[in-house]
Amino acid sequence: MKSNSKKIRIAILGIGGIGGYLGGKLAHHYAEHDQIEIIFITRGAQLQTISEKGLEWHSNEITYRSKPHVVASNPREIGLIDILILTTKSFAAAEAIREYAHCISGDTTVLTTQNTITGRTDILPFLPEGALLMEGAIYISSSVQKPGKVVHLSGPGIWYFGTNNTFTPKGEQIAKILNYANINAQYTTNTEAVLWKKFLFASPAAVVTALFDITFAEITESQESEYLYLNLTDELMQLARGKNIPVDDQTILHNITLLTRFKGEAKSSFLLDLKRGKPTEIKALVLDVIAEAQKHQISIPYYQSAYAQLQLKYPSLTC
Ligand SMILES: NC(=O)C1=CN([C@@H]2O[C@H](COP(=O)(O)OP(=O)(O)OC[C@H]3O[C@@H](n4cnc5c(N)ncnc54)[C@H](OP(=O)(O)O)[C@@H]3O)[C@@H](O)[C@H]2O)C=CC1
Ligand SMILES: CC(C)(CO)C(=O)C(=O)O
Repeated sequence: MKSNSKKIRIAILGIGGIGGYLGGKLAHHYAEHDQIEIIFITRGAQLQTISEKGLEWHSNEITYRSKPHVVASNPREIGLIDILILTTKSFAAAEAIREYAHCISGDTTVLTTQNTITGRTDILPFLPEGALLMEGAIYISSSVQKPGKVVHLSGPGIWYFGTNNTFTPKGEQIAKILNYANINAQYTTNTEAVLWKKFLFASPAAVVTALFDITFAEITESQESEYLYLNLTDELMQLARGKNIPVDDQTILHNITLLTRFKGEAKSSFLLDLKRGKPTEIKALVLDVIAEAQKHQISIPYYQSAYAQLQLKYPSLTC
């Protein structure tokens, strides 16, 4: 992992719920490290507050204040990056990569966390030749509660990232760096299946929690919401199979069990965005599904109807 200095330079692009969770851990654990430098790429009130006071980080009973080595939004201040953890929303990812193009070289490895089935086609065209894209999926509910404060609400926090059908020792090296910072990251050489597995969980959960305005835990508490969740998952499984993605027959059972691991008041990031009047990931979570289903001539009436109902419930719904 070469760069313009001997240190390994790790940048987190987008200090929101996920960027704050991962970046907060990295900055805390590598604060005194002389070989690893942690950079937060952020903007607005988040940039100002973290520059002044660091990032307040909460998870269960643990609280600390993380101070990265660099907090910036100016590519010149940031410099070349070895490992870029891209934690913007899916709709902002390509633009963010373009904005920080001068910080990314052919030696940079880019890791992702977006809930999307089109990440590779969205991002790869904007990376320089040689740069390695390792897509990933993280099981967690985490959000920014006010500028400078991130809270891990629930979920196991496991982050699978990697390559598809090829092995690279870089993947294992990066997993070790993340694991030393207490991040439960696992390198995989099977990202296509991993991303779909997460998407099969996250997309129906986002739609149902938003339509019924409920938490993850509440999905299985009413017949109506559980029925919709199961049917959306079933349609997605048909789509995955239509695309020759291997899908475990136990997916529905597995996902219902997983829902119970998101305890308490945890809401999907999609619902939180709707409630805050922010742009949402409707394209990645719903519209891309509808488009792919049309391409593969797979009928998905529950998704079609859920999209229409979402538009009625949230007239300001935007990408
Ligand atoms: N939150 C969660 O619990 C989970 C989220 N995910 C996925 O992870 C991804 C991130 O989600 P989440 O953390 O909730 O999103 P957030 O909206 O909380 O955070 C995204 C951050 O990226 C920043 N950003 C966007 N573009 C730029 C840019 N060009 N330069 C600097 N900063 C930028 C945003 O800043 P600004 O606010 O100024 O736009 C924001 O702070 C999503 O795809 C989501 O689906 C996956 C699992 C769980
Ligand atoms: C469903 C969940 C919480 C799983 O990590 C998620 O990805 C999200 O809310 O965006």
